[in-house]
Amino acid sequence: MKTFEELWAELSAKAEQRPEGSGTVKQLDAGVHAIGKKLLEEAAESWMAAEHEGKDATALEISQLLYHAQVLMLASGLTLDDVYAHL
Ligand SMILES: N=c1c2ncn([C@@H]3O[C@H](COP(=O)(O)OP(=O)(O)OP(=O)(O)O)[C@@H](O)[C@H]3O)c2ncn1[C@@H]1O[C@H](COP(=O)(O)O)[C@@H](O)[C@H]1O
Repeated sequence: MKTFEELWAELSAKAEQRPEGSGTVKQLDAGVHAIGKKLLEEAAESWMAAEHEGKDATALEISQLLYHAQVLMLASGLTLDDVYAHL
């Protein structure tokens, strides 16, 4: 189990070190347009899971939504504080 902040630290390190085999590096190389599409896809899957698939499936889809939101933040050059400033 990891927190939002722990995932952010992990993904930031991946973006900097670019380890081989990292899906995050692959996503970042695909660019903002492709990442945005994944984010929308996970948002739709979260919505459908919440309506039809129960709590476990919804939690899984929302975890993927949060992951892709963080990848989009990295691709956009944002920090956690940039986003937290609006909460
Ligand atoms: N939390 C996640 C995470 N959530 C979602 N995803 C990605 O998002 C996809 C979403 O799953 P779907 O079932 O919708 O995917 P799919 O359509 O079958 O897959 P694609 O063909 O679109 O990749 C997964 O296949 C992963 O590629 C994630 N990829 C990585 N992480 C975590 O990020 C960290 C770094 O990962 P790497 O960069 O791969 O080392 C690790 O701690 C991982 O656990």
